[in-house]
Amino acid sequence: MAAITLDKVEVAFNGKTVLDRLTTELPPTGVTALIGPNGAGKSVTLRVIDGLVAPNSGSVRISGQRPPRRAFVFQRPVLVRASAAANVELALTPLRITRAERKARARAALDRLGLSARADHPATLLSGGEQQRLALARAWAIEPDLVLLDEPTANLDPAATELAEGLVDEISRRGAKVVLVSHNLGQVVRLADDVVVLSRGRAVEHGPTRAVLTSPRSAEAQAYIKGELPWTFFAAAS
Ligand SMILES: Nc1ncnc2c1ncn2[C@@H]1O[C@H](COP(=O)(O)OP(=O)(O)OP(=O)(O)O)[C@@H](O)[C@H]1O
Repeated sequence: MAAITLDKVEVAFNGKTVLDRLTTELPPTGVTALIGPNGAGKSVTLRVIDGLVAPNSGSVRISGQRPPRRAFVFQRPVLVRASAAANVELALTPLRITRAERKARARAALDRLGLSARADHPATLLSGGEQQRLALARAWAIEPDLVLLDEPTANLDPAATELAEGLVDEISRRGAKVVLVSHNLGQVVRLADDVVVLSRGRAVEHGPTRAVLTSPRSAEAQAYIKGELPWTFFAAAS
């Protein structure tokens, strides 16, 4: 649980404005999807929320009962040169649990993502899809309050995508706030409660998923969504 408020957030790289007084308020629970064209600033927004990028101006506020335990699943997962199991166990070290509990929880997480057979395999030698699944397993294992997902299923086959979406749904149901960047609008329909549309570093629209995707008000959202979303997605999701 973590409400996120971005107020007039400006980020510029080498003099080029990437986030342009971005202002939006994300509800404390549920899944919020950030969508928009390539280069709109979605990944940078996740990095700003996580504190990896400091805004040039404006503010980011994350409220909750305690400082949120965060998990960030990047497009290209960051893994240490150790076994898959060790990568999950390492993420669990800040938690006050015993070594045996860490091991058990790591095994359960790998099992949840269908990676049991790869537990002792060097993480950096796993396939792209397996690495993404490992990053998701790690996020699930730490029982986070806030999860930032950047195209979390980009490398996954359909079966693994279904597994991953089930996991995101579970994380959200456990009470964590999830912010999801995805170009897969079917996935956005399946997972997201609300959608923020970014265009050129600004939030041009924010509302319930169905409303934003079926009747976008802004020209930018209309242009992005146009033709991408067959009605069958909603039929399948309902
Ligand atoms: N570290 C950086 N240094 C310089 N420019 C950057 C950096 N990170 C991002 N940018 C620029 O910021 C802009 C927004 O990038 P961002 O990755 O947030 O886009 P995005 O909406 O996630 O796009 P995509 O859908 O292609 O992933 C791009 O023009 C990108 O080149």
